[in-house]
Amino acid sequence: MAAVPDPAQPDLVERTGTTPARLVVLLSGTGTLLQALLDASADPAYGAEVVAVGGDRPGVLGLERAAAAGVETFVHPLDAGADRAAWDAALAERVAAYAPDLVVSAGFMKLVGPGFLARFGGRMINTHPALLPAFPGMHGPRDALAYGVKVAGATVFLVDAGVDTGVVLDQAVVPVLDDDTVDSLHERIKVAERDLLVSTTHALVTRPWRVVGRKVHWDQ
Ligand SMILES: Nc1nc2c(c(=O)[nH]1)N[C@@H](CN(C=O)c1ccc(C(=O)N[C@@H](CCC(=O)O)C(=O)O)cc1)CN2
Ligand SMILES: NCC(=O)N[C@@H]1O[C@H](COP(=O)([O-])[O-])[C@@H](O)[C@H]1O
Repeated sequence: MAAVPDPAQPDLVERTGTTPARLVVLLSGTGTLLQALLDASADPAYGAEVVAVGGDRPGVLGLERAAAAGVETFVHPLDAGADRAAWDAALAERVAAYAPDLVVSAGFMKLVGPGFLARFGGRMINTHPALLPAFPGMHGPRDALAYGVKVAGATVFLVDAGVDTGVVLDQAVVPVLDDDTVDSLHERIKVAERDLLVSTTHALVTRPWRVVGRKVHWDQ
């Protein structure tokens, strides 16, 4: 989002950009989170539209969902032995071409680095299938189940240079059942996670907000 330059409130972020806000979604898999955003944004009152979807691997269902919705797609693979910083900078260029207000990582299984964050830090969010700071990384539901927790959930946060360490924007909680498998628990989390991503994205593009320290403050 474009920031309102207010010297008295340097952390305040207000929606001043395009209406509806432009979202670029990054993904690596089946894209049910993307689908939830596409469905929500069919209502003009939602305040955001998906203008492009990028992936790090070709042929995934998420990219097919985007194409079926008439949304532009691109694939930006990280080839074995490739220069990571160059990949990161080139990803930033490809995303920037769509002039997004917000970048949404929705099941994107690549870490973004300093080059990307220099462009999009503070306006890139990720959704993670665990209650951060517990169980970061690529296997949140598996790790939560193995630990024996009784509740699990999802976290939407602002992406920073760490792995799942950014400022928490919102979280959703689901129960862990005695007979859960990794798949059954992840599926329950994903049902809550879709609503969480849709509601958090809506709030970010329609309400003033600021980050002070590790906390997000919603001003209205
Ligand atoms: N700088 C950040 N980038 C991203 C974050 C983040 O918090 N900071 N979140 C991710 C998503 N994510 C989990 O939420 C995540 C994605 C990928 C990895 C990882 O170790 N990936 C490996 C490659 C794995 C593969 O391709 O199969 C890698 O990038 O080398 C950990 C966590 C979005 N990006
Ligand atoms: N660490 C990243 C991570 O685990 N991402 C997770 O992948 C799933 C993607 O679902 P989808 O492809 O059906 O949208 C989601 O649960 C998302 O949080």
